[in-house]
Amino acid sequence: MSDFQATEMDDAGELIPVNPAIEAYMRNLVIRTDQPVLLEMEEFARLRNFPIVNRLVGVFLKTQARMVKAKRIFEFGSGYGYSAYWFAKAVGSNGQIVCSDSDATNHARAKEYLSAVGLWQRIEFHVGLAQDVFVQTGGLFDICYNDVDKGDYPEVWQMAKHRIRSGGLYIADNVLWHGRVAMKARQDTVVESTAAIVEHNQMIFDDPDFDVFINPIRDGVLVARKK
Ligand SMILES: C[S@@+](CC[C@H](N)C(=O)[O-])C[C@H]1O[C@@H](n2cnc3c(N)ncnc32)[C@H](O)[C@@H]1O
Repeated sequence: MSDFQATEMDDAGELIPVNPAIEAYMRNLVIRTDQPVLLEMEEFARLRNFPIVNRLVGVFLKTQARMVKAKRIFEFGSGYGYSAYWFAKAVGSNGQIVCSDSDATNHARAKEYLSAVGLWQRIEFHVGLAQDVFVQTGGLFDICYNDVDKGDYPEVWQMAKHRIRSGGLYIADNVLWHGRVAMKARQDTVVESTAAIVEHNQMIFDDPDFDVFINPIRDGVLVARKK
């Protein structure tokens, strides 16, 4: 059982971090970011039930990247390029986003969407296990962004933390995992996902080399800044 009242849960019995009316209000505030390609990518996600970050998180990612003047970003789990769209906007024409995804159809789709808006030349997209791509890609990053399968989160954090420059960011999506991180009885669809995210979050908050905070929008976005 959770510690929370039913009014804070949705119909599926999951906790809602931010009231939907407040998210809708915030979404309206960023209406000027509406672009045909984004609306298309969001519609594709809706139709296929594909878990992209939403518009508010996209704007948040771009803002974070701009704040640390990011030029080189690694994405663990790029899907078909929606989060990469926001990072690519932030880094400018001489920036680079190294994308990784295990599914080749996502690569093809990302190329189509991001080429249409002149962002593809900022993308280096690798098909394969993100952890392997990361090892094969040298150097430090301004931002390492984690959005892979949730059971992999602790491993990705352990790898990424050593490859972020001082003042750079580690960002992870879904760190509240539909509120399951805060529930006593966890009903995971994928076994041990919640336990992995709980372990991941705790490791980061315990790490003295990082300042860290969770933005509770959508499914929770963790941002940790390397000192
Ligand atoms: C949540 S989606 C990514 C969405 C994307 N970041 C966005 O918001 O537009 C996760 C993606 O990561 C891929 N994936 C999951 N675990 C992976 C891993 N260990 N290595 C490579 N790709 C992985 C899946 O194929 C899927 O496309």
